[in-house]
Amino acid sequence: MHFMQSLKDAWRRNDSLVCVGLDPEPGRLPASIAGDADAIFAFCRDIVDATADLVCAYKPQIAHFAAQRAEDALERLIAHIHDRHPGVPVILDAKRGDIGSTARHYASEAFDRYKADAVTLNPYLGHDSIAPFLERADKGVILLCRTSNPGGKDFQALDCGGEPLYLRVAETIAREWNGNGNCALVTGATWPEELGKVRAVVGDMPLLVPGIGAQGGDLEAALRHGLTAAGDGLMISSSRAILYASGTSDFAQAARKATDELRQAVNRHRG
Ligand SMILES: O=C(O)c1cc(=O)[nH]c(=O)n1[C@@H]1O[C@H](COP(=O)(O)O)[C@@H](O)[C@H]1O
Repeated sequence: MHFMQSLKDAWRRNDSLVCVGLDPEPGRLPASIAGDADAIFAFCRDIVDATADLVCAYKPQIAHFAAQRAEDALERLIAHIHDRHPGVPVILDAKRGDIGSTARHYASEAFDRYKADAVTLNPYLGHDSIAPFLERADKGVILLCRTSNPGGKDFQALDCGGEPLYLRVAETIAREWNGNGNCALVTGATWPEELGKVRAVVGDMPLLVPGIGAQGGDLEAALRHGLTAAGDGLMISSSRAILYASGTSDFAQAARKATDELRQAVNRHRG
């Protein structure tokens, strides 16, 4: 199914705008699981199985797996989500971006190898670097626009003919790159007013919003500036605050509780 349709269905079915980020940190896995040969897979699988009715998407972050030589665990994790929790879209957080001939391999990596429903990308190399992803019309193409980190402003806020670069990025993607209706943007909750400016130029395009929880972003302000008239349009992403809500053997139940609390906090601000 088309990523955008899966996302809309999951927003509605689970009454949730929460995306759980799957960022396994080897030093933070609970002792009850850390010794297992397949600890990274088991940890993420248990988090997924405890939260799948509460989320609109999962977002595994590829470096957290690759740095541990756990790409195989990532493949199996995504297959597990598709098998056991069909209809919950998986966003591969890879932030790729390269010339077209290489980008084709990155697109194949995300969609054919890992079987992700969407991927995060860096638009800095321009349209031809993103074209191999855009042409996969059923897949989501989620482009960095106003990132959550402190250095996000170094380039993204630079004046670009009377407007900041990140807004030029948003306008160009909405107007010129979204012919297949498969684009979304990353706008951090740490910059809620900028998020609102992006919303004003992209209509109802979905926004992936990291930065709440561990990065201290303002959830209430992000929702005020980012919700669409229909009360959705956002993927509010949280990783560490959910994954490590408890450092012990009850980690999956604690993750469920943290996910549900975030879901309810978000829903209090929806129409
Ligand atoms: O594309 C992303 O997901 C992303 C974009 C951004 O601007 N900021 C950001 O933190 N992220 C990712 O979102 C996750 C944030 O994790 P927590 O701060 O633990 O919720 C990490 O996996 C980051 O790589």
